[in-house]
Amino acid sequence: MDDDVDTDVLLALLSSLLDRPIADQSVLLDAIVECDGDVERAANLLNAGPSTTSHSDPSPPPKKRKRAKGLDQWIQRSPRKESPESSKRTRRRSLSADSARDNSYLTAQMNNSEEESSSGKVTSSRNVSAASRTSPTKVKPLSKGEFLSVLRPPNSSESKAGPQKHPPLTLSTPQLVAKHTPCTIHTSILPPDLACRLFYSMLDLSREWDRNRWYLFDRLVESPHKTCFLVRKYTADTPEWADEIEEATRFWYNGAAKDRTPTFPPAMEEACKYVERIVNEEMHKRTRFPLEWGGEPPRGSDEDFAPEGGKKIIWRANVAASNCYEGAKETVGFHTDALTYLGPYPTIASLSLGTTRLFRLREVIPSDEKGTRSARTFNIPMPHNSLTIMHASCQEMFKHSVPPQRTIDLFHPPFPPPPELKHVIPTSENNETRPGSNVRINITFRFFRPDFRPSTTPKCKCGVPCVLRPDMKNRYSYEDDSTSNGNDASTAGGEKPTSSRRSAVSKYWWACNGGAQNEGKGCGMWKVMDVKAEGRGPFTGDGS
Ligand SMILES: O=C(O)CCC(=O)C(=O)O
Ligand SMILES: [Fe+2]
Repeated sequence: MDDDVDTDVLLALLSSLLDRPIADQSVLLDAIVECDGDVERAANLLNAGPSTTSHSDPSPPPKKRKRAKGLDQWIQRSPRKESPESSKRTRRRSLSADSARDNSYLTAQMNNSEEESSSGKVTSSRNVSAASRTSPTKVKPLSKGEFLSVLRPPNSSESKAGPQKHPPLTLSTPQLVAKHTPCTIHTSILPPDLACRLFYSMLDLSREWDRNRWYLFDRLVESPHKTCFLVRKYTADTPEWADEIEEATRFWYNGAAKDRTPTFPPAMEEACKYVERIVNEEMHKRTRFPLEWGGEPPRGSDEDFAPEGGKKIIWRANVAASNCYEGAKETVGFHTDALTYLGPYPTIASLSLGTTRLFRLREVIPSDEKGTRSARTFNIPMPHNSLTIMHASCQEMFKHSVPPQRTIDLFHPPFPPPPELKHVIPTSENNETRPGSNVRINITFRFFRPDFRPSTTPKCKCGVPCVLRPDMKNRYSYEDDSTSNGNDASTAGGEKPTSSRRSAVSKYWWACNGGAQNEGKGCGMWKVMDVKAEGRGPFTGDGS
């Protein structure tokens, strides 16, 4: 399990036990350390304390030490020190914790400020956790020192004598983004009036959106932003998808989807053409990974753009997820996007509208490189009307998040809302002055691969579609004959490859996702994806 998962799991757990939300993450961390990692005791401490926002003078913890059962299951010593049997169990737990995270984002609640708390509180169902039922292993409580090592930022568990640490780096130009990460950023991509119209239209729709809810083992937790899953009209009308899209939608909401999946509204459909053009241009410049989709995407609408130079269309957005972040404290925690319907090495295009927020990326260092190099945190400011493309390998090698910020700049839309959307933002009588907005809308355009469509997803004993995840901790290296333009994941961190060797992940798992929706009770099933036996493809690497 990654260090960041540990930290966030602890924080989410603690937050779920609080009588009222505490905005300051360091207060939560201090309480956990103070109570030697006993989350229940930390919650008692904070709930009883005279002030929940001050570090000083917490009431003394209760004398009787009662360790939270769930916590013992989650805080594991290094798997390397475990027996093969218990290491198998650890892997299983790690997969389910990851899957909970990826569908829902574990910073839930911990970043909510007092006034945002009305959006809902984490529910605790207090069952015996799924993990404690599947694994009777008694895990020794951690010492205070060990806890401090758990409570570090993602991927930073290297010892003091380990590889050199790097301070976070803000990537403020497209060139820096391309140099250090498997992403590119493209500014002012839509005609300015369309960008504004789309912002207003999504702001209007977002009033109906929900916060995602899921089970973190036995506790119901809630995402700290609103989200919506949308399908493109032509996809919804395509026979091979028509009956399956509901299943994919339910997956997005951890089984809780209630209505018909909405289709892209007109302004989004218009914007999608610009997005597809840029994404295709970028993909044509890059060296592709062998497991990327190698077929032609199913035909879109009649008005498909024609790529320059007679090139093929290799990517289309057939679905999208949209997120609404209101204020500086709404966030999404470190995660990777589930590959269940995207398949390996997806390209995801993320359009930003409204107030500028940071996109944070951090590489997951493979186990065998941890002694020699450490990860660096990259911050990319995402202004209104910019497109951040997470290229192939980003989901395999990096985690991403939208962190809370101390402050944000209000967004002043340069165009007034159309008459039918006047209600979404107060406007003066003469339609000239508008107050700034503290909202960021994000739309992640995605291509659901035909060879990973919902009817082909394995189901586990829970009867729920499995989730597909890469083995981020292990990579293999291969000789690449094609010409690279430099934007190679192996250059992440700024180093140019000295040869044409590239690294790629070596394994993917199908894992039970039942726990996220079934009161935390998953079956723990997982199996390695076998692309041949499962009939996946075509892949770009076929025949090479
Ligand atoms: O809001 C963003 O930029 C990121 C959203 C995201 O990571 C997601 O929807 O998976
Ligand atoms: Fe994401």
